[in-house]
Amino acid sequence: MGDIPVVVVNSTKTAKELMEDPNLFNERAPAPVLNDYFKGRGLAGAHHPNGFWKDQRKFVSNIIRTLSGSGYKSFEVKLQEEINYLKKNIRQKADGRPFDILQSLQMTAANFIWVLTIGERFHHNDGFHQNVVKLLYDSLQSMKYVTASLIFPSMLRIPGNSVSKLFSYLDQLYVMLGQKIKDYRGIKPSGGQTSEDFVGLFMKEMDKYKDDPSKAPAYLNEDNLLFVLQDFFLAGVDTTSSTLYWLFLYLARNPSIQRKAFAHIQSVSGHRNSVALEDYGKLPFINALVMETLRVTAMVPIVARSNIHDFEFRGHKIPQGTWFLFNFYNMANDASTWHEPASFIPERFLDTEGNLAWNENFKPFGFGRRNCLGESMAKKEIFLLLANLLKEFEFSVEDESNLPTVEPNTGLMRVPQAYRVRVRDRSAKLTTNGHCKPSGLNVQSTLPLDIELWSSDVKLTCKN
Ligand code: HEM
Repeated sequence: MGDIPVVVVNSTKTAKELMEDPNLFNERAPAPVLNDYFKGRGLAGAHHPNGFWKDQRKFVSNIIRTLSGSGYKSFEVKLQEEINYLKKNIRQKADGRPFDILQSLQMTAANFIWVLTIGERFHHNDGFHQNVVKLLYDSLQSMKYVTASLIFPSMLRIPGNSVSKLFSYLDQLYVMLGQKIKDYRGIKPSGGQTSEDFVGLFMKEMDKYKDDPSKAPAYLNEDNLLFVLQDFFLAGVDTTSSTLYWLFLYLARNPSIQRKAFAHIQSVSGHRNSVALEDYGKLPFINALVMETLRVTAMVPIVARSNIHDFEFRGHKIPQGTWFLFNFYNMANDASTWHEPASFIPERFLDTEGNLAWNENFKPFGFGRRNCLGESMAKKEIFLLLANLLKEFEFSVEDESNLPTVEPNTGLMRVPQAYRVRVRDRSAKLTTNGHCKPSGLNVQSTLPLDIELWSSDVKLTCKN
């Protein structure tokens, strides 16, 4: 492409063979214009010449593991707080009418990152929070065209080109995050060095070198912290919210799968008001649903990496700095590997006993040492949100005779085209006079409106 040598890798077998040398593909595809901007700072842009990316990755992964681990209850409590807020928000927005759930999911996914980074969540109407989400959206939109500019650098001379737009959005995000860190230091004890969130732990580590900053590892400074935070938001918000947006689309289109998911959730948590992270391993069907959604949609269709030295592969000499495009779409939808790849079949990720069955051809979070750093956290967040929303609501399509499409909008990611769902509050009970009452009220002769009785053409005007 242009004057860049490119290899497209279509099969997991070849990808695995290439990854046998664990150090060969630790580099992102070379893009001088991006490298000049990031200067190796942050996570996704960190690169080999700086040498510190491995230490930084270890440091960051340890913090994420600590914060989202089973021993760290306050993280889960805050995620549940956000999910409770989302439920309220959906109840208000749905109000018996079909609506588009995407914006609420984006706000929630951004709050998950705020909870991780500064231990706080924001009201969905908060102007600052909304601006951050908008900037993320704009950045990802402009990234769509960045690859073309990297291949044909003459495009960079066009005023207002996608790369200069992207840098301007990232600059704004940097300033906003910087302001938040300043505020954060002002309100947290010990100037923000807490053990409760990512920023606190990062600052604690920085503080160890305050007497002699020259001894600090190269990644331990506030400038790099802001780039790391930027990466959490850029890599973690739209991926999580789009996965959930796909999930609700597939579930609304497939009521029997949704019923099965609900039955599983109730079998584990029927006696409680919510699903907890400790239920994660007890609900393989919910995990299979998430995996099948990631597979069938191939949301991140291509990942670009590069070889850090010349090497020979199957008789071909490959020069250092070649772009390797790992075609995840093909790996996840190849008919020689997957039975009926276009069909949505969560059971393909379960064994005969109903336990989760890993499939080695399934790599939605990437490969090797530069795989997704947020994988385990993303899986937990998606699980918690999905299971709790399905426990509370039933999602159905707006018009059964005209199902919303599963054809994606394709850019950097494959995301659903906008759609609307009807949402039924499962806790609504139908009284004999046809009015709805919230559950928990001791109303005589109340008929629970359960799945079997529900019909999409029953019009309820519930004012719970
Ligand atoms: C469903 C959700 C997600 C999906 C499908 C996803 C997928 C991916 C993929 C395919 C990559 C490239 C991996 C490679 O090159 O092999 C990646 C990288 C990355 N992801 Fe995720 N991701 C998700 C959520 C998250 C979240 C929630 C975070 C942060 C909290 C995150 C942080 C990152 C970072 C920092 C990288 C760059 C890692 C590096 O270059 O060392 N991701 N992700």
